Amino acid sequence: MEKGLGKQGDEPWRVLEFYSGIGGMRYSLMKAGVNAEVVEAFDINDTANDVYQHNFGHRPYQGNIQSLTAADLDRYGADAWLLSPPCQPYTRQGLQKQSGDARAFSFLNILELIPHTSQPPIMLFVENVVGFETSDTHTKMIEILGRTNFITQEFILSPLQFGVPYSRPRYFCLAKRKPSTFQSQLFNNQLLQSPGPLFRHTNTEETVFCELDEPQESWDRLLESCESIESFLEFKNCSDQSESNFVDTTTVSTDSDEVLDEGNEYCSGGLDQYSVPLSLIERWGSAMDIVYPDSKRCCCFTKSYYRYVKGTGSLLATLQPNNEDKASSLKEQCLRYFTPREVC
Ligand SMILES: C[S@@+](CC[C@H](N)C(=O)[O-])C[C@H]1O[C@@H](n2cnc3c(N)ncnc32)[C@H](O)[C@@H]1O
Repeated sequence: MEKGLGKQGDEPWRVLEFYSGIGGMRYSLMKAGVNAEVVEAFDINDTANDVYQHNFGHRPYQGNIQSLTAADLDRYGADAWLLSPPCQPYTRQGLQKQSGDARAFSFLNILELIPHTSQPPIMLFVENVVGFETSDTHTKMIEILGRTNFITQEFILSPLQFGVPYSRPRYFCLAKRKPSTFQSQLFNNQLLQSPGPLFRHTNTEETVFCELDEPQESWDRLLESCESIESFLEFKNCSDQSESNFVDTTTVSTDSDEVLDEGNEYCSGGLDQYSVPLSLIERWGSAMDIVYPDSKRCCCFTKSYYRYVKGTGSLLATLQPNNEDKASSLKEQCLRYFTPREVC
């Protein structure tokens, strides 16, 4: 899909969003500026569907994707399918049962329906964790797509390569059904992985990988081209909140009911709910991943962010430390969690 372009001039592409979760794919579609309409989203999880409905005013179809039939799919007359199936079968921490994991069944099932539809999709977009590309589910996916006349281009990409200070490499597969073609056919049926930033050729409007030989040079260029965390903050520092029109009422649960000390007294009001309690800093300070407004990196946020500190995502220090002792300096840094909107 090309930016701004619809199917035939101004008719929007009809899109189905499988495994819609809280709507990350739909946000990406909007951000891409493509003339497209999500005609239906599918997710089995009630809570995810609540969030999706809050975000987009539409409640996804709540059922098992595995029970969909070719006739069901034909009814939507969709041009493109977005798919982000469960990643647990392929994660390094998991059992890596791959296609033998029940959570992988629905994905292969839905792909197997393609030849049985009277109007197969023209484009597919698949997202998953790194590790998917070496799984037998991937082998089966490529086999089905080949047999159903799709050309693929596969990538491992991180938001860092798009200027977003967030390290989260993921696997992506673009597939187009012949006679449709990719604008650049250089990467057809290949998996591309590059640690460098992505640049847009001004003359061709084509996004290309930056060819850099040295890993250190790639990393330096990546940081150079990345925006700092500050650009993604709802509040630049603790005192900003008084001027903000922040209305998010998300409650934050922590394991502590300790109140903030005097040094943090100005962290009050709406943003106060995101302050990290001092008792947590005392107990878990050494395990915290701290970033600053001028940082150009951030750890991956998990669903346990706000509930646990270790390995669940970064915390923001809104004041620079003024002494060397980590535990005591952390207390002076006005630590806060990122807000849901900032995480988003
Ligand atoms: C990796 S998450 C997708 C995340 C999504 N892209 C987002 O932005 O939130 C996988 C989603 O698939 C849903 N899911 C898993 N198996 C399913 C099935 N058989 N039928 C429908 N939904 C399923 C889960 O509830 C979960 O929300």
